[in-house]
Amino acid sequence: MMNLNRKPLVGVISDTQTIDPHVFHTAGDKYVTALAQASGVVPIILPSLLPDVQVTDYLSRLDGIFLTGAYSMADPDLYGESRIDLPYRYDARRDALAKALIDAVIASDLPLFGVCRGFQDINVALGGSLHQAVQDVAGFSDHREDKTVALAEQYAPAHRVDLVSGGLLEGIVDRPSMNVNSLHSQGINRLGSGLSVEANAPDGLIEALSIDALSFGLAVQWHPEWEVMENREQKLIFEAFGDACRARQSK
Ligand SMILES: N[C@@H](CCC(=O)NCCCC(=O)O)C(=O)O
Repeated sequence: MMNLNRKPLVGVISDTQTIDPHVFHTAGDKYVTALAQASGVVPIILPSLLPDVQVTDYLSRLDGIFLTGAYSMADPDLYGESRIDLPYRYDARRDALAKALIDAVIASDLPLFGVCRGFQDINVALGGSLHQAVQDVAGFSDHREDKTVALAEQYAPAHRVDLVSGGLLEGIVDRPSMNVNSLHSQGINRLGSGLSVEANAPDGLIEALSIDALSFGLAVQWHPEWEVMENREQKLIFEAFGDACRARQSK
């Protein structure tokens, strides 16, 4: 019998980073803190150890999966394109773990929540594609942050998003639009199969999506984890994910 007094256990994707001279598997503090405080779950960071450790080795022991943002870019080879000539960082081990996790999550209907790079990972895993530099695509705004200013300014609200009426996200935050931060160079070009748009930026860029096959599958291009406890709408999103993980426990 499942012990429902325990908090849900949520797997958090890791990035591989070299902190000279060694390679580490890392996840940002603001993500795991938001999961603990706003979702009320226990986050555990998942190293990318494929093929020695398969996601099926632990997925049955988890109640949800969270895909973080990352400064690295999803490799355009994943959607059949070549890398553009910009000084981007890539992370093949994160790409591999993301694909394996997303496919396994959909097969087992585990709650899934993705942020920024995680939002892009889901789109690519389901056959979609990305603009590699949204700011260089006619008709779109520049969605990047100014890395020369303080973090509080980088993560401050940058533009409005209009929520799809009757969608999952609108149902969670109970409002037709909200202002969100914006810290990304890449953005959705072709939407993957089995995905539904949940919000758009004023320039038309897709800013949130849901996964049709999942009981709870949501991903956003912005960073809801930033100061989440001080932001009503973003806290509601994390709470909804936590509720979905708790509902999973009782299955
Ligand atoms: N690298 C991608 C995705 C952007 C992203 O996830 N940024 C994260 C910033 C650091 C953090 O808050 O974790 C892109 O540029 O589109």
